[in-house]
Amino acid sequence: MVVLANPVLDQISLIKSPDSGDNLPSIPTIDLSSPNSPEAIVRACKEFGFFKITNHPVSMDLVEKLEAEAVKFFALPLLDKEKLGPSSPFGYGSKKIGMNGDVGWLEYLLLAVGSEPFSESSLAFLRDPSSSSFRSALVEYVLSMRKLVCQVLELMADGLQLKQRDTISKLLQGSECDEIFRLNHYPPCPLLQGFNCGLTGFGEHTDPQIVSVLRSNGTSGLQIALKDGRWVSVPSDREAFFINVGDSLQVLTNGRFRSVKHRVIANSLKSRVSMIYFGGPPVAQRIAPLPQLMEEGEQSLYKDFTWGEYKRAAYKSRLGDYRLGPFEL
Ligand SMILES: C=C1C[C@]23C[C@@]1(O)CC[C@H]2[C@@]12CC[C@H](O)[C@@](C)(C(=O)O1)[C@H]2[C@@H]3C(=O)O
Ligand SMILES: O=C(O)CCC(=O)C(=O)O
Ligand SMILES: [Fe+2]
Repeated sequence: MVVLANPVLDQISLIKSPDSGDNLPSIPTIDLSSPNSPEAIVRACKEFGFFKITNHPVSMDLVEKLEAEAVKFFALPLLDKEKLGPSSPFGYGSKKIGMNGDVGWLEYLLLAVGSEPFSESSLAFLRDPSSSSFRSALVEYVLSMRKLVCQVLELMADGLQLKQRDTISKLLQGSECDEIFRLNHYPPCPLLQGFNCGLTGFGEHTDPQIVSVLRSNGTSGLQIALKDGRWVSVPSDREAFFINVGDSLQVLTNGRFRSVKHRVIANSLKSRVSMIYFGGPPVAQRIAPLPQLMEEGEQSLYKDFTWGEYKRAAYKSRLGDYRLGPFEL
């Protein structure tokens, strides 16, 4: 990793372009309407911790409506966006990620969802009548993410041969769930043209929650790490959703599924806009291997903890830290 001697790019690090795609596996794609999807989901979660879903029921009009609102929001003058206050962690943020010194080439809006999505938002602008179309798109989108996650987690339970289809999905239902929604905007960085490297948009990390559902515009940049440490670029697909296995799902499956390390490299010419729904359980929920999955004599790989305890520890960590480490036995 190198740092460009340019004040605009301050401390954001550069990442050497990964080797060519030869011999790299392609991203698993799950057709939600296929009868084989349960087994395919389980295979993808074990091998990659990541998969793309197609043939989903989410309306593309809704997705595009929210994308247009996000683009409109990010096009506001910086001073107007900064008036929303520093993200701590919720609100508008630029370059700073989290509260422990991480930086990236992006700006974002990070929102706590709440049981009536965004109704108790601490962000005054979302309650303002002038934001009503943005807010209604956000509400509708999050409701459709809840349904999609439920469908995917039920198929996952089928694939794991769990008797009750809602064993995992029920952890993300109910008013106490800890859902987060994030809009990220990675502006183009023309200074990088001609270099054989990319600027870190969002540094490598795993998501702490159970699952995250990501959708982006047509600009690529997302990469995932394979088990052997090689990085693979994820081709963008405006019509698809991408599911990340989070740390909590790794624990629920006693390490059968892996939480996927991922990062975003900023593009030199095109801006990337992504929207991500993070599904976390209620703070009091115990995160421990599902007894139905454990084989005879199998021991938990992890200490006992609640989502609230894990989240508190996660938010004290740096982005790239191995957050599950202190919770392993
Ligand atoms: C550096 C950090 C940003 C983050 C909180 C943390 O301390 C470590 C986890 C980060 C992460 C990654 C996934 C999501 O984008 C996020 C909202 C989350 O729940 O954990 C971010 C946090 C953030 O941006 O505040
Ligand atoms: O913006 C993206 O495409 C991914 C961002 C991400 O991984 C995150 O916000 O946790
Ligand atoms: Fe992430």
